[in-house]
Amino acid sequence: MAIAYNPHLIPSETTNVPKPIMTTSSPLSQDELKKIAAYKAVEFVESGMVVGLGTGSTAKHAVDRIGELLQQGVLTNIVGIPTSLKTQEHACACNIPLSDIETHPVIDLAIDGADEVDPDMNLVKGRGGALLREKMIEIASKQFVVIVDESKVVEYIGRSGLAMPVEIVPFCWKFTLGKLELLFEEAGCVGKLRTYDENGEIFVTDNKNYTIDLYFKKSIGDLRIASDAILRIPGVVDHGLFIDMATTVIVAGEQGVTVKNKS
Ligand SMILES: O=C[C@H](O)[C@H](O)[C@H](O)COP(=O)(O)O
Repeated sequence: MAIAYNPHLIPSETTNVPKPIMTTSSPLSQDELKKIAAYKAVEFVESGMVVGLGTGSTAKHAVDRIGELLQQGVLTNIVGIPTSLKTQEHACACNIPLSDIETHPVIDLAIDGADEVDPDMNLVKGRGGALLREKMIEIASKQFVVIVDESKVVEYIGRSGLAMPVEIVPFCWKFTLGKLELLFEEAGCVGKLRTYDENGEIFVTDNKNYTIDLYFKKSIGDLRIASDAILRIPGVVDHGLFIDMATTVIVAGEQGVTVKNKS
C-alpha cells in the first residue's frame, strides 16, 4: 500500500511548507532523503543568483539539480562558487558557470550538507574534508541553506559520537593534536589524524593541510568558547564548528520535510 509522504512541521519555526512530493511503499534510503532535502533547497535558487555550491553526498544532489534546471532553461544566469575541488569538477561536468569569492565576494545563497545540526542550527561540518573553503564561502553568503537527512539532527554538538574535524598545518602535527586533546581533556577528547584508508596514507585537504578528527565522550560546552580556544592554538587553520551561520535548515525524514528558518 502506498504511504503518502506527509510534511511534518516544527511548530512556529517552519515555513515554506512543501507539498507532498512522493509516495512510496518502502522506507526511503538515506540517499533518497538527502536528495529530497537538496531538491527542496534548490527551490530557493533564482535566476541571476551567485550560488555557493557545497561539498559532499547531499550537496551533490543540489549541484545536479541546478545543472538540470539550467539545462532546461528554468534557471538562467547562475554563477556557482564551488567549496572544493571535487565540487568544482562536478559542477563543471554539470555545465554550471563557476567563479570564486575574489571575483564574487558576496554570494546570494549557499547550499550545503552538514554532519551534525543542533537545535540552534549550529553545525559540525568537514567530515568530507572541505571545511575551510566551505566556511569561507558560506560566511560570505547572504543565505546559507543547510540540507540534511534526519540522522544528522542531534541534541547537542558532538552527540553523534562521530568526528569534529579540525584543519591544521602539516608542520609538527602531533604537537597540534596534543594541544587539541589537552584543550578538551574534560570532555574525554581523543584526536586522530585523518588518513585515506587503513594503510595510513595521510588525508591532505584542497589547501594542502592535514585534518585532525576529534571525538568527545561528553559535551564540549559553550561552542563559542570552544571555537575561540581551538583557533588560538598555533597550527590550527580552522575547525568544523559552524556557529550561527545557517539561515535555513532543511531536514528530510521518513515523516516528511521540515524547513526551519533562523528567527
Ligand atoms: O567537508 C564536507 C562537508 O562539510 C559535508 O557537507 C558534510 O561532511 C556532509 O556530507 P554528506 O552530505 O556527504 O553527509
